[in-house]
Amino acid sequence: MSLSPAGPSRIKMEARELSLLYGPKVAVKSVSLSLPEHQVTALIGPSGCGKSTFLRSLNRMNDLIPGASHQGTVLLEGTSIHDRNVDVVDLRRRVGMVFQKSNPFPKTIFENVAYGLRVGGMKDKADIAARVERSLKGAALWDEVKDRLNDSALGLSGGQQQRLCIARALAVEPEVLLMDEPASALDPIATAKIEELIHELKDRYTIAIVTHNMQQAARVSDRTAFFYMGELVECGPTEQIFTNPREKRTEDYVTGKFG
Ligand SMILES: Nc1ncnc2c1ncn2[C@@H]1O[C@H](COP(=O)(O)OP(=O)(O)OP(=O)(O)O)[C@@H](O)[C@H]1O
Repeated sequence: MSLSPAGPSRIKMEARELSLLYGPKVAVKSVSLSLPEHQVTALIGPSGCGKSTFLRSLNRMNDLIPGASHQGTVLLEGTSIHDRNVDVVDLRRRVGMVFQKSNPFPKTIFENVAYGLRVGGMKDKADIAARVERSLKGAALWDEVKDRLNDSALGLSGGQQQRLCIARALAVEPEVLLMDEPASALDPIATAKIEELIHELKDRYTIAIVTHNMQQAARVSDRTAFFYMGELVECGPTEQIFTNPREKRTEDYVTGKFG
């Protein structure tokens, strides 16, 4: 279990009675869930229970899916992310995302990280280089790639590619990081590196992670939210969810009775 306090903390993001639909189909039903600042919140639950749908709604990635809609509210620092004044590009800069399958661009390692900075309007070469270095250090990749920044990112190992994608997400200085099964395609050593990294990142970022791996949720998170058939069954300090859940369904899931 994470050693950081899971006690009262400032709320960074909050869903209030959030329902998410694909056409008429309700994938997430009236979920209220907070992400405390500088904590890792793990979203667990069986396949199809709505974890990824919920995660993607936090930076409005679901907007890109035809027919997807929402009811209810998502607040970032107390402001609705659906507010008319909210610029979605800026929202996605503040709330970054890392996917299950690493998806580097077929460009150099340097360019993968610099890309978002250039798109965001940064022009000064020294500024870009400094930010690329900082991001690669933040993603615990710098030492492995500092001598090959101009090599193709596609030559990196799977674990390195995933850390590169984390560096890319960090480059634009987000406040929240959403991670959708970031280690599920990786071997145990690369997975351990990502978990260690998550632990380091929470000092600076607020993190929500979807994982199928219960041990991983127990290792990396401060709080755990258990989803079942589109509903949030319960959320609490990770240790409590794993050792003393309130709901029978949670107990059955975390003890492996179904999954
Ligand atoms: N693009 C989509 N269009 C229509 N239905 C979708 C879409 N994406 C997901 N769904 C449906 O919404 C429900 C929730 O899916 P979601 O992917 O959020 O679950 P999940 O808990 O993340 O599952 P998994 O762990 O298998 O990734 C499922 O019934 C799924 O079939």
